[in-house]
Amino acid sequence: MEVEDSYWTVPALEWGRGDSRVIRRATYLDIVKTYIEDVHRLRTTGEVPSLTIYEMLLMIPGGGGQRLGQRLDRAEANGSLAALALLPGPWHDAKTREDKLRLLKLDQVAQEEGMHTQLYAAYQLRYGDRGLSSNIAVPSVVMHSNSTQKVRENEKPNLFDSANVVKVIGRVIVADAEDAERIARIHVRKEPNFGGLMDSIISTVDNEHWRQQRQHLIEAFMPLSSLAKIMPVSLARAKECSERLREMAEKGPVDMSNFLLHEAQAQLQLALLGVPEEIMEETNAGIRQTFMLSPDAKIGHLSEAMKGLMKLAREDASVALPSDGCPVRGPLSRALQTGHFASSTDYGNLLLILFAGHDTTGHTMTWLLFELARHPEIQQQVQEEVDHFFASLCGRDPSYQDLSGFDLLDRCITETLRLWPAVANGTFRQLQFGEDLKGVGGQVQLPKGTFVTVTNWCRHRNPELWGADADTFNPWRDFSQQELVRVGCPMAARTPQSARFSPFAHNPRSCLGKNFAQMEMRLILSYILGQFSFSLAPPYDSLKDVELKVAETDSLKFRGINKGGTMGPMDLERGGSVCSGERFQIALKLHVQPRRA
Ligand code: HEM
Repeated sequence: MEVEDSYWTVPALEWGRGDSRVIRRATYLDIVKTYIEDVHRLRTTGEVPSLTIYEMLLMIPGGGGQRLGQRLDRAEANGSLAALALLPGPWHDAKTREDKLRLLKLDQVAQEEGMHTQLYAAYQLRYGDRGLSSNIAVPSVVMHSNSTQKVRENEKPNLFDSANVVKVIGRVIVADAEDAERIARIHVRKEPNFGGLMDSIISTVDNEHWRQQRQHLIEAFMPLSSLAKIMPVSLARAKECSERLREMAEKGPVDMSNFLLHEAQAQLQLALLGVPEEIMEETNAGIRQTFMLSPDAKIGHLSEAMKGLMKLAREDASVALPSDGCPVRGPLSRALQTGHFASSTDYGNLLLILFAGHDTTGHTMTWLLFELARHPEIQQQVQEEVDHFFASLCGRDPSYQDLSGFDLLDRCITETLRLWPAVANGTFRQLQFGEDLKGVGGQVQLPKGTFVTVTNWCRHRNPELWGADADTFNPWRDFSQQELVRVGCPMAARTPQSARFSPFAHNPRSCLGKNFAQMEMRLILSYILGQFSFSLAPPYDSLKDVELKVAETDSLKFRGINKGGTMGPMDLERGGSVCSGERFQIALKLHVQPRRA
């Protein structure tokens, strides 16, 4: 039954708002079949798939709408909803089966729209007894996959392990700061919901397999031995990008989201992967559009890029890690060459890096410019700091260690990571053993196997943890030394984290790429803020003085759109209709004015 079910992860065709993407069931089955067979071939022969999960989602948006009733019945029968009874949440108001189905559909639409993080904050305020500190439970429609299991040597993977199976679960949103930190640190096992990334470092549900990958890949991200060595490539690109921006600004307002996502993808490919510039330029936009599920995306762009980049990573003899004893070049490609992991692991890691390595950083820089455009007085102070930074170099290029010379820029980046956490979801875990956490009127015990989400959104904007101005951009707030994000100085490479703050998730399963992100953000931002001033262009100027609140669920009032795992600014000009909700686009148009001749 489970196997047959995997073929029927049918999108929500019958009750959706739009019908432009309705596809025939037979076509749908063909697409899913191709994907499953491709992944199976990757796992057994190493052949790179002709279709990525993102392209599959472009063709068959939505998921799980049909047979939702059966899925609900099955979940109720097998105990997957147990957590919903233990903690406050909307389930307690659902008296009838219809009420329950309505809640599940609401969750699906919110996920499609990228509005679920705000919905959960609204649930906390409505049902919890401790505001945004309340741990709650929500019913959720998820896609789980066995492809997140490690492929073991001499084991023949099952064809259907590659399928994404739609399920209904009770999900616990862990928002109490102490509970969040403890659970993220101890329960390292992931929820199997990143099936498209196979058994990569971020998605594997096998803790030992995760540890081995982490131990191997980390060399590419070592601050002094690797990142400082590839910084000249990053620096050259940061200089080039400010010239590119100058040309674009001459033609009118610039979509800085698109610009910065492009630059983050460029940094990643050129510096970390050692990809030649012409290949980077050729693949950059197509890769990003597909990840964004943009209407401009073309089927084949991402999968073709993956084929080319996998080949480069496997065969390029010029890439090197610090331990090779020669000049470091494209260290992450070299790490993929030398890991001797299964093909699905390498493929998953490359796909993950192309995604997580650019849009997190691109969105963070975009949100920072958005806030600086809303606060011109802070922008001017950052620019003065940048001017001082370059003046102190007396004409030479900055070194990695020089990047420790910022203070306000560090604070602005930290505050942006708090207010607009690119990974607003935080981290998805599955409890490895029974765990006590705060419920209404005392502790409750969650059983082993419960799916928990340690979200960043509600903790980062909780007034109990940050004060009454939690929804406001204030780079001078009282960050602790453990929270402030720095680069290039002793201790800077540690993960910025506390019980209330975890933009890169908590150790030990925290972001692997944080130090690269810190370096590239300082380079790009210092060059562009040194040369240009930014202000909101229409229609974004309507947001100048608007208070953007944590639990605003009206998508027509501008919010961050949390699509595909990361949160960017909603495109106010383009929408997009999908079967089970609006698939919003991401954009931010700013006026870009040169500061100096
Ligand atoms: C501002 C930028 C970034 C932010 C806010 C960020 C945030 C995060 C977060 C919250 C996680 C945990 C996700 C989860 O548990 O599901 C994570 C994991 C990860 N990130 Fe980042 N990230 C950023 C940049 C990068 C970059 C530039 C790279 C690579 C070039 C990268 C590579 C990774 C990897 C490989 C993991 C998985 C680590 C593991 O499971 O051990 N990230 N990141």
